Amino acid sequence: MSTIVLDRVSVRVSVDGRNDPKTLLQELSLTFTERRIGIIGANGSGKSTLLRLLNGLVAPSDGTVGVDGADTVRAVREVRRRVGFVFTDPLSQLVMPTGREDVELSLRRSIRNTTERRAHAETVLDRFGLLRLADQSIYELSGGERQLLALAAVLAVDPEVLVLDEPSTLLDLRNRELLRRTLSGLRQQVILSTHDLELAQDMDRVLVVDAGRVVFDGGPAEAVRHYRALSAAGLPSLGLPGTGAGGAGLAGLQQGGLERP
Ligand SMILES: Nc1ncnc2c1ncn2[C@@H]1O[C@H](COP(=O)(O)OP(=O)(O)OP(=O)(O)O)[C@@H](O)[C@H]1O
Repeated sequence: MSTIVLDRVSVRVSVDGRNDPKTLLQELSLTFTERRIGIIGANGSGKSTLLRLLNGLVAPSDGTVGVDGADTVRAVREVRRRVGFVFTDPLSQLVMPTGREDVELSLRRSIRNTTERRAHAETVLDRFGLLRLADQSIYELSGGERQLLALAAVLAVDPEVLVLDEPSTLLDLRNRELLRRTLSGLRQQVILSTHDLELAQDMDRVLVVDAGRVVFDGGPAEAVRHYRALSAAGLPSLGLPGTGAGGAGLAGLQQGGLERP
């Protein structure tokens, strides 16, 4: 496994030219050596920003990120060779008109011979049940098919580390199972963010991120419990009579206790 080290990393961005920058991540010091690492947390908590640091898509404002000693800013090319990144939105990643061409593009450096490249691309597509769609326009694929294709195109080049930003958002039950099985069988180190708490349970280590900080770091079951408690605490009151003291609440709703005008 690779060793990825974040040393006192903060990420800040200036918004609309204002003087006070917005802090997206604050003072993170983390070492990733496990095979399967998950990141969970609320919308906007900083999960994608954290993942994007790992292959140099985002540069730290303070601190450093290193992948097996290669700095993600100074040695970004070396880092990107080692770390494959699968985007949440496949269309921000797929650049060629068809799946076949996209996978072949990924392979252009590693396999020079075009016949061999084509054969390998077909093997990769077949692994994800995408061979029959190989020559269809990527715009005519379903969202889930595109998400699998984006994963296939990154895996084709066999990176050491696979970073996936919410890889199951568009997938149906069957393809979610395919994704889970594929990820658990990979030799690669996998680091992913997800709102899919079942997928999070497959991980060896899970971090809970909240407002740009890691607020829990440990086993998946405990991490999910921590995240559920955090989310419940942050829920706004629905303002229903009886959700506080003495009113009808949900029971009242179910008994027709609240009437529409
Ligand atoms: N380039 C940017 N400029 C300004 N704000 C940004 C920028 N990138 C991200 N943000 C903000 O940083 C916060 C964290 O964003 P991030 O995409 O990391 O969240 P996330 O946890 O992945 O959310 P989600 O679960 O909704 O995908 C959000 O409030 C987002 O609006």
